[in-house]
Amino acid sequence: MAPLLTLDGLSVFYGRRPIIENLSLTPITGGGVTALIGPNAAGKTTLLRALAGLVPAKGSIRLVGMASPAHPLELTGLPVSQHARHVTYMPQALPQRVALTVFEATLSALMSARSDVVLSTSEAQARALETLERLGILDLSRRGLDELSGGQRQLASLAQSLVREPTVLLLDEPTSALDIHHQMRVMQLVAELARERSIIVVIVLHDIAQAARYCQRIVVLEHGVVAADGLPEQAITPQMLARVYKVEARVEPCSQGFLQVIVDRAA
Ligand SMILES: Nc1ncnc2c1ncn2[C@@H]1O[C@H](COP(=O)(O)OP(=O)(O)OP(=O)(O)O)[C@@H](O)[C@H]1O
Repeated sequence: MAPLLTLDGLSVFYGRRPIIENLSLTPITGGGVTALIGPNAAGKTTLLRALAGLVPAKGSIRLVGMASPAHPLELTGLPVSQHARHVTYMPQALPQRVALTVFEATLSALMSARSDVVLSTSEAQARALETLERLGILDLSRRGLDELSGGQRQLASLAQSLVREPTVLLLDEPTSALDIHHQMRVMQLVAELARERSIIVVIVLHDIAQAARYCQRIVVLEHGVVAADGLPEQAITPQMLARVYKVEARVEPCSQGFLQVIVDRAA
């Protein structure tokens, strides 16, 4: 059975200000990619950080189907180190310019994630190299993180998240610094890994067409509440775009059947 992530009555405050309010979702299933979209300041990053256990949240976040379906794992309130065994979060900010090579950083991300599993050095190295190869950055493996371009650093950071093979992978705008080739390559790889390893992937994106193309489910957040949730064609509609994004737009399939959003004007 693919794992499920359930969110029930989730609220997050910064000080006294509510950012996420009493949010519940039908379970998010492993094996597919769920996009979290919405306007600036809607609370997308805050929700991901709450799922990652990095900000305190009220309510319940549970992983179902891990050890036994009858005993879900409650993630809220779990110590960060235990939380990190199940959930990997890639923030928007690019990683620090540390003095490690791309390969060393990927290997060290794998070893820290798998401290409870015995992995031989050669096996760990092979996995790190495989991740770099699938991301198309094998040629960067010996380069220092401190000598990469912005897009290369984002790819190196993705390698560190993907190599961990977590149960839940949370990606905050992971393609924001990438050219269109690398955007597509990353989205394809994330979708493949989710399918191959039944990973629960939640990804924040601003590119709505990209979300529609690669994600099976779209959750639209507005002022910390869910404004739409469903298949791309159910969630991404001219009405939703007018109400939530304040734009007049058309939603049309292209010749290959992928949804395109054509924005006529800001309303
Ligand atoms: N550390 C913080 N302390 C106080 N308020 C915060 C903090 N981080 C975010 N906020 C506020 O919470 C709200 C939601 O921010 P968040 O970063 O979650 O939005 P977002 O949907 O990810 O936005 P964007 O698309 O612009 O990245 C905003 O009003 C923001 O100002």
